[in-house]
Amino acid sequence: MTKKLSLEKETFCLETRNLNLYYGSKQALRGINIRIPTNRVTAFIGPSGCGKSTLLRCFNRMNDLIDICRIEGEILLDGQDINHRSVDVAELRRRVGMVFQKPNPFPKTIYENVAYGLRLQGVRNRQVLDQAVERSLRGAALWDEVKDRLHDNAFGLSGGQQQRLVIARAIAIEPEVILLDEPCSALDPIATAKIEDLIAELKERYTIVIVTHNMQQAARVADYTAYMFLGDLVEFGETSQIFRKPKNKQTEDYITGRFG
Ligand SMILES: Nc1ncnc2c1ncn2[C@@H]1O[C@H](COP(=O)(O)OP(=O)(O)OP(=O)(O)O)[C@@H](O)[C@H]1O
Repeated sequence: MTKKLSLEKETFCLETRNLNLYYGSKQALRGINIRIPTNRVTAFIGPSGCGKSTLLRCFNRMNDLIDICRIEGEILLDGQDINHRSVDVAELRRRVGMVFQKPNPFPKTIYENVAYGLRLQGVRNRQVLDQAVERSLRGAALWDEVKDRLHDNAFGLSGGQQQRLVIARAIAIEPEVILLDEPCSALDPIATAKIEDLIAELKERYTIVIVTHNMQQAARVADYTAYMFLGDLVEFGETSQIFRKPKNKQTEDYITGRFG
């Protein structure tokens, strides 16, 4: 039996308070207040350009890389403002990992892709690395497919395998949160199904936030869903409520395909 979810009963690891974001003079996020439940899957949905990826990127400060981007308001990780000047951005990105639309393995072996973050942290011990690589590949449901070719180049993997490899690379450094920006949009239905199964497993240990264009995917994988429109967070709630009984007319029109 599926467990009844309720936002009131959750704990929250990420939160935004009155978050506004501007690209130059153009405002892309408007007064966003959202709390992301710990060890759940939260999906951001909404029409193209509504700000889903922009909001996702705020959570590990990927927008810092965009010169014209400016934010107002607060973003809290475990209650701490991630934009405070004392925050080490590399450490933040270790705690809040990110997987992009197109699989982006490094031009290295499968093993070295997964060991990469640990080596950056100074881990040299072969046994420790071997164990972490195996644990992460198992965690990303890829171990059985690659255990005999760990020292082959990662580019020899299929797109779906590469995406799971990138997820293994993210979990190797034991993040708290994994941000997924349309992780299946470059994959076929079978590879997509594997990633969706994996997301369901990963939430046991990590908080997952996923941007998806695919409403069926949000309905399948997400515990909670946020509907965004033109930079506003229109509605946020349990996925089943958002899809079956949206409170907002705009959400209903989008969900039922009358618009967008
Ligand atoms: N680097 C950037 N510079 C300027 N404007 C940007 C930049 N990135 C995004 N925008 C603008 O911010 C708005 C929100 O974009 P964003 O990519 O977050 O939307 P989205 O909902 O993820 O869209 P999509 O579903 O098409 O990926 C859009 O109007 C977009 O053009």
